[in-house]
Amino acid sequence: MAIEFTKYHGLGNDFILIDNRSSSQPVITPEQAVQLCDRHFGIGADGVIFALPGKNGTDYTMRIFNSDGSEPEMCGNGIRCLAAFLAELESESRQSNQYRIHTLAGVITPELMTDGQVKVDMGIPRLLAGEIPTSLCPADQKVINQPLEVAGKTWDVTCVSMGNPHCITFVEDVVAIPLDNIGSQFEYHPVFPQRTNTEFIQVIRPDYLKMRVWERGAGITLACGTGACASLVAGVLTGRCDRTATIELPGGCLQITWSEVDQRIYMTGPAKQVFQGKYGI
Ligand SMILES: N[C@@H](CCC[C@H](N)C(=O)O)C(=O)O
Repeated sequence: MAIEFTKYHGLGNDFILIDNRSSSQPVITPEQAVQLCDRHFGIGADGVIFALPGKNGTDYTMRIFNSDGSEPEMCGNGIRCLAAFLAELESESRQSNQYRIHTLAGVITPELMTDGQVKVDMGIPRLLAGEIPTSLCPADQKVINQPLEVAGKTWDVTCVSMGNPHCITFVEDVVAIPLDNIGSQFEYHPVFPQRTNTEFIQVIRPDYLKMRVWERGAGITLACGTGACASLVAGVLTGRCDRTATIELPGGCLQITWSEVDQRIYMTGPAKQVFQGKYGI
């Protein structure tokens, strides 16, 4: 069997996009997704994203497998890539610049802007320990500046769910963090029953943060959209940053706003097509 795919990236966070509009189940298994994501023996990507038919009145459904085959609830850079992919698939028949996408994190709305960027209504962040989930605090409490022992050190962490779990810690120098040694110790820490994504943030100015990320199910990536949103929320909750900020990641910058009006998060960034192909499974 040969799978047709299109490769996209959002700031170097790269994905294999599959047109799955004729079926409500992904056309490949999580094990096959691991094979496709392999950078030596496959196509190479941080994840595989499926464009499925919409549910409950939405235009489409997004499902995603991480490069380890696990299925996350949401992907910020991925949903911008999905919006660009859908626009390409629909081409002439496209009626709107906005899509309502059903995800495991709820309905998410990306909008294609005239300058080529994609702006996404990422919804309302969830802050209670039970929603992350984490056992760091009682289920009905927010997890703000809580001590967490990892790799022989105590880190002050703040946890935010953007549908998927994030553990954020603020550091003096983000470049000095030995991410490849400690990232997986955060991901698999017993206080996170569904594992976690982890963001290390250096505040350059209240409206400019520098971030490095270890992603659940993918390891070090060049960018993480949900992680950038969660980090801005953590910065606001801990009094470190403004409600609108640029987040600089190794792959480039995202603009994030946590609206005071509707409490929703808005993320703006690029989505670029790289190549198309067929992969024999
Ligand atoms: N890179 C993504 C997040 C993808 C999912 C994540 N690895 C998880 O398991 O939660 C983004 O841009 O948000």
